[in-house]
Amino acid sequence: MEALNWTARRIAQTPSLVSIGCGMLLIVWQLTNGYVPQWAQWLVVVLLLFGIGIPHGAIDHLIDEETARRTNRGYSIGAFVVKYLLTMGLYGLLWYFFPTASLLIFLLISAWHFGETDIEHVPLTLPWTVVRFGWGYWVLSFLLLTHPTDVTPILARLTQGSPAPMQVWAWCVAHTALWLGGGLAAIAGLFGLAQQTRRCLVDGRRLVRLGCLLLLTWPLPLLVAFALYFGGWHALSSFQTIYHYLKNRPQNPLSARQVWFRSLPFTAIALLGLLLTGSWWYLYAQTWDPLPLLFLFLSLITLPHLNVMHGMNSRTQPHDPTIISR
Ligand SMILES: CC1=C(/C=C/C(C)=C/C=C/C(C)=C/C=O)C(C)(C)CCC1
Repeated sequence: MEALNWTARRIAQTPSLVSIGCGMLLIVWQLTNGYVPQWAQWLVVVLLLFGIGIPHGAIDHLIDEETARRTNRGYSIGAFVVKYLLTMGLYGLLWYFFPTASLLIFLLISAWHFGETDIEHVPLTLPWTVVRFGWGYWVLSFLLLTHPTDVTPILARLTQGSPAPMQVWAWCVAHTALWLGGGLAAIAGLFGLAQQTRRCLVDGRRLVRLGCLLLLTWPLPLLVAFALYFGGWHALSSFQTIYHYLKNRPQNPLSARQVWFRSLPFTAIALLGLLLTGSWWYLYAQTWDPLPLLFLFLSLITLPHLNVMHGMNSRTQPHDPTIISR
């Protein structure tokens, strides 16, 4: 009983351990069986993407409300939703007319967003900003370059067969070792430089957990690998930050469970939107090609989400006691 309580406490403190356990289980399954059955892959993807990944963006209205309170700005849920949908709509149009530029924007904003979440509680100075961005770019490159055969057809569909992005992608694949090895060395160098300008304690154990999770994604199929990082790391970690941001709000402070429950209405609306667009796409294009649609959908919800999260993240840095100015 004591051991069970200890495990429950440990998981509540560090939920990403479950993602690491899940990754290990999938790899053992793959090694013993030769592959992970499709149904198990979809189960992991649905649980991680739709149980954690999408919900972490579906509470943006609460985060924005809290940011508005902290900055003495007015807030209206109607205006928030209109702005959110308008941003998604405009970005959707951009995808239609300029797919390659839109993909580039998606990669850049994702790199920033992943880096900002992974390297948290650092000073808002230029060297640390470069480290965060570089790290986000490296993580994304790692996920893509370790799954080139899965990624290539999705990229070709997203960029509508445009040759230039496919040539750049082929070059990156041909130089994977240089890109990932050199990139990691460059980030380590930048990290040292950033430490010189403004010393800061970074949670080493957290980075080790992240490293383990990333290594586990390597041999797994792309969608499972992405779901493990996106749902099982990025969204979990964001949920923790969001919970701390919301728990002290004067009106109706929220527990971790309440925060998740509050995400369900907008998660359901997002899912419905995805299903409707998917059916329309199926009828119109007469092909069942869910992966480009899924990533397109993710890109549309990422753009307004990034803005809200940035508003929160830039308000959760300064109180950190580990930051020591030089
Ligand atoms: C994995 C993957 C891609 C990139 C996905 C990205 C960049 C997702 C970012 C999601 C974010 C930032 C969500 C916000 O919370 C591509 C290039 C579409 C190709 C297919 C595989």
